Amino acid sequence: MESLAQKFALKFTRVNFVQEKVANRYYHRDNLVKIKSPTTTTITTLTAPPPTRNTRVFSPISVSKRADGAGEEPDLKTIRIRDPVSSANMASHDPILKDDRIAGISSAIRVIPDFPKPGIMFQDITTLLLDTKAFKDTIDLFVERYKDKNISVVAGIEARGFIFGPPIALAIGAKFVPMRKPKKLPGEVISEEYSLEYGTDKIEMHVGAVQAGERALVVDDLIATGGTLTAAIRLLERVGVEVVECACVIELPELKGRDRLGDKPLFVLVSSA
Ligand SMILES: O=P(O)(O)OC[C@H]1O[C@H](OP(=O)(O)OP(=O)(O)O)[C@H](O)[C@@H]1O
Ligand SMILES: Nc1ncnc2[nH]cnc12
Repeated sequence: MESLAQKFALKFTRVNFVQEKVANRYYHRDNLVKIKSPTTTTITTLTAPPPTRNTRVFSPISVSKRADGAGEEPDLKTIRIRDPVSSANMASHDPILKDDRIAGISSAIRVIPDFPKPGIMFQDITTLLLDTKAFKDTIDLFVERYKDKNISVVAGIEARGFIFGPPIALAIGAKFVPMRKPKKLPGEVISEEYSLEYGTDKIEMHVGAVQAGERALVVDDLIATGGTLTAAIRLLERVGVEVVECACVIELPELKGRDRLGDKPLFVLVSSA
């Protein structure tokens, strides 16, 4: 029988463990990184209090405004506390830095504080998908960059890499190869494990989906610590594929995922710094 004190101790240990584990996968202001000045945060309020774990706001907060006023939501009050264009960590000297489509893309990404756990600033790309111009601009910017690079494989990482990868692949004439979480692919797979702060995770790819000597682009929505992209690169390189570059819509630069990629080029449209 546990004493009252033991029950308390156990409860708090469990709470801490969950928070630490989640912090490893998400941008957690308390555990991983202190957000001194959240310049990339958009907070949405209806008449209700700011979103919490149990009161998530699903409405789009900042679709690009159109001349006819479409896309505006009169009931929705938006407090924007970020510079919509922050691309300090994008490929330096790149002409895309000056591309006026970036601002629309950045402002179409909703940031939800405290999801899925308190302290996490969740970068929600579903609002970008609702904004037809911003979504198309996102795909176009990647396609413009990769169309003449002789890339035959676009590898997309589950789950959100499956949204951006296929339209890029189709437009540049490459095949799309899904890199999935364990036990999802039905055929023979090769796997790559990568370490988390607590434990490990894994991604898998079908054997035979790619051939040695092919040139690949790895696509995901976001780079945080870089663990996922690093595993994807290793998986492809193990079978002799050349990974030309990694492409993400969003980078959380304070988590230094870019450093973890070493010399492998990373191209991002929006930096959260
Ligand atoms: O750079 P990292 O620290 O590895 O984190 C980035 C990964 O985390 C998110 O996916 P998540 O693991 O939440 O999976 P999901 O897309 O299936 O929700 C994101 O879509 C990236 O794949
Ligand atoms: N802050 C974040 N928002 C969305 N996806 C993430 N994956 C890791 N950190 C994330």
